[in-house]
Amino acid sequence: MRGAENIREAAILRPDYMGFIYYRKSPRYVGDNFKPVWGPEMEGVRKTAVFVNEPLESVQEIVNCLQFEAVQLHGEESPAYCGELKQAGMEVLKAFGIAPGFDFRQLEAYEQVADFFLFDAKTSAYGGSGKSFAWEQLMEYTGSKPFFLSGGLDTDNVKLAVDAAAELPLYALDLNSRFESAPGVKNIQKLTEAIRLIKQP
Ligand SMILES: O=C(O)c1ccccc1NCC(=O)[C@H](O)[C@H](O)COP(=O)(O)O
Repeated sequence: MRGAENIREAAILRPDYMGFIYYRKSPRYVGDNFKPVWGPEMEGVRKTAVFVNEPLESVQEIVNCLQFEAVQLHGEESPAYCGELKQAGMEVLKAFGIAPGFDFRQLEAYEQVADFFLFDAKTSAYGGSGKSFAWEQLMEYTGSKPFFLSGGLDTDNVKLAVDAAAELPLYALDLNSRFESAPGVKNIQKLTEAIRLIKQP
């Protein structure tokens, strides 16, 4: 998200989190002069800054400056790096790119320093690929920490995604590129439809 009106319209749908991309190589990068004035509709929506291997000092500066409540880390950030941010009071969402052969045992080192895990399809772009990973691999996750599921989610598969994780601690679905009319611009109608689908029994 980056446009003020688009942010406002999306917030009215009451997502639990809203993400802002601070990765320069992404077509969704918020830009160097992103200075949103958070409106009342953002109350209760956790403002989340998304980073890829960003220096810690820069993360801290951005978070403090724009009052982000959570950070979503999509690079090779170490447990110690995550721990620093958690210690500083941020909610930490540590993302992992899942590909065939992914070893879920590596998550153990992040148990104490991440509030949530996020499982995404592994790509060289680190995120926002519009691609899904093989959700059967989720069965190899035996941890209890709740996770966000992401990667290629769309209106035609959100329900399937929820079903695929039925016995697992799925906490949230992360909707991104397939809900855009252009990079960084969310299609509000499509988001509305996805939320309806997710909430229907
Ligand atoms: O969206 C991006 O461009 C992006 C780039 C680099 C790191 C993370 C990025 N997005 C953060 C996300 O969590 C996405 O929602 C996730 O990668 C899924 O994206 P998509 O497959 O487009 O639904």
